[in-house]
Amino acid sequence: MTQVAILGAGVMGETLLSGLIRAGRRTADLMVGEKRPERARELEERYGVEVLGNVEAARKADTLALVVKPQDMEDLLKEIAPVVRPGQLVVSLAAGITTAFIEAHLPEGAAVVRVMPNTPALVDEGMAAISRGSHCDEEHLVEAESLMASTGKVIRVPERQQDAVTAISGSGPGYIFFVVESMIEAGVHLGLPRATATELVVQTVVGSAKLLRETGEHPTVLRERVTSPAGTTAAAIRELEDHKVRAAFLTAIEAARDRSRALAEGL
Ligand SMILES: NC(=O)C1=CN([C@@H]2O[C@H](COP(=O)(O)OP(=O)(O)OC[C@H]3O[C@@H](n4cnc5c(N)ncnc54)[C@H](OP(=O)(O)O)[C@@H]3O)[C@@H](O)[C@H]2O)C=CC1
Ligand SMILES: O=C(O)[C@@H]1CCC=N1
Repeated sequence: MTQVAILGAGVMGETLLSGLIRAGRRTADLMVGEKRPERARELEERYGVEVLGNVEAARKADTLALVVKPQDMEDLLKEIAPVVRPGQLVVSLAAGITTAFIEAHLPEGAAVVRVMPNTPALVDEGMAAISRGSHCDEEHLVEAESLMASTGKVIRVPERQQDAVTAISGSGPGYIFFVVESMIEAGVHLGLPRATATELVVQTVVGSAKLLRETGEHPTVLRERVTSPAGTTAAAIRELEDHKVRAAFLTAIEAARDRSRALAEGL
């Protein structure tokens, strides 16, 4: 079985690690690169995986998953470059960082794949988009796909679309949670107990998501079905339009796309 090293085990690295274990990968085939001793102990105790230094992990593993912050990527690449082998699969989950940047810091021939995952991977409902670097063959892409498929859905996209993908599905859960928070607060404002408001909103979001996925209907059609003539939904949506919520989503998502591009410049 392929040996996978996860370098950078914060929120997303741990999400990937736990997903691979749930998907049946043996802990003997997984390792983590971590510099903080107390975090290393925590991961060893929680998952029973081997926690090593980055260089040792990169030397031992067949596949490397780079899950550090974009700002830490250059230092990590410089650290592992001496032991990375031509043909070794290097999968980066970092926002903004291009395959060209990674390739430029690693020995010629490293098979780099750029991935944009998201946090619902923690419950195996992740959405990941993958793009090939210049030394990747189909086998590398299939291996990267299988890595990410352990925590949800995977699609292939051209790398030029990755900043937009990051803005939509990478950051997307954050927007949904923001909407959920806002609806709960509104319920509390209307006099509902917080626990009741939370249960109503969470089930409404889960149910709406399931309706979207299972019917395959366009969201406009589903929204129209909720919107009775001269009814309550129409009154609320008029307010959302008056407050330019649709335009706000557009500019917010453009800002996320631009921030992803800026991360590539080291900003
Ligand atoms: N969170 C999310 O929803 C998503 C995140 N991503 C991407 O995943 C990456 C990680 O993000 P996230 O998990 O949120 O961030 P975190 O800060 O939670 O995790 C980054 C981890 O990397 C560790 N780290 C830093 N430098 C090194 C190094 N040289 N070697 C080993 N470990 C190191 C950090 O340790 P320490 O804290 O000790 O510095 C930390 O544990 C980012 O590039 C981000 O763009 C992509 C999609 C979604
Ligand atoms: O906010 C971020 O930069 C990371 C990338 C996508 C989601 N979280």
